[in-house]
Amino acid sequence: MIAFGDRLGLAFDRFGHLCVGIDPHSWLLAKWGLDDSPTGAREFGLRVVDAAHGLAGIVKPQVSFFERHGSAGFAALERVLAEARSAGLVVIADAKRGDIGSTLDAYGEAWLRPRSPLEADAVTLSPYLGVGSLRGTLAYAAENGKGVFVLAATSNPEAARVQLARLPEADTTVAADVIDQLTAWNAGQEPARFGSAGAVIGATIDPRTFGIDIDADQPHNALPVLAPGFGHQGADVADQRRIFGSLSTGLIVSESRSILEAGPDGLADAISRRSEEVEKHRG
Ligand SMILES: O=C(O)c1cc(=O)[nH]c(=O)n1[C@@H]1O[C@H](COP(=O)(O)O)[C@@H](O)[C@H]1O
Repeated sequence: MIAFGDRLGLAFDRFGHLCVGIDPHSWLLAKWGLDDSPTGAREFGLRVVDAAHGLAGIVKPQVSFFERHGSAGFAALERVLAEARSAGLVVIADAKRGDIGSTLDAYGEAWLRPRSPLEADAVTLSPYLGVGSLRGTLAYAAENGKGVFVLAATSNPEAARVQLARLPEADTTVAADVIDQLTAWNAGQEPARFGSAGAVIGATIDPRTFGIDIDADQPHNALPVLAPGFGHQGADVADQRRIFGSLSTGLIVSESRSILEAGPDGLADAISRRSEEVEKHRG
């Protein structure tokens, strides 16, 4: 079994650091000439997978846009996940799950169990019931060659109030503490190019303001960083090094609307141009 962090590294080597979001907003479905229905969401997802295949290494379906259609939406998502995985893409299910440990474990199985109907390569998790509540799922992911991305400093401005809060017992913020705990967890695992536990850090924020160390060396089991906020939310890929410093090593540059609004006919071109631009600014 190949470790998630090694698989991610291969995707970076072959296709670069761009991740194409699969976010079938209703206005995008209309723009693409698709119905706002489970079938529309499925067609949208499959077309993105088709366009990304061979041009990008990573896709991130946003679960909410499928979940809003109920069971038929989940059936559509199952198909998109399966096609993306069989196209060899690294698939991050953006489900942002968080719960007490015993029930979070079941979410872990839903998204990460081999041959589960919703099997992805990684899932996004929320740590606000305590990073400790994620430990069972972190271990489960690593055992199965899967990854997780834990929200640390998110791209939305209203998150700062909680994520910038300082811990009473240590001179650090909630966001930096999440990252420290993930880094420590990765360090205790079998060596791989990247750890299986990654962090979500929005490109719209300055990690230094959150006390996040962007100068530390990233030897092995480096921290993978899922970075949304580029494109539509305003961050510029030309600034990726300045924003993320040494964390750029494992940076996943995630964009959804800025690519998807190219429409089905312009999609492959948009992915290809965006990917070139991301690589040009990696330095
Ligand atoms: O976990 C995420 O992917 C995520 C975290 C975050 O801090 N901010 C954020 O925008 N996202 C997701 O990333 C995508 C951003 O979409 P665009 O703004 O259209 O590129 C959406 O699916 C968001 O749910």
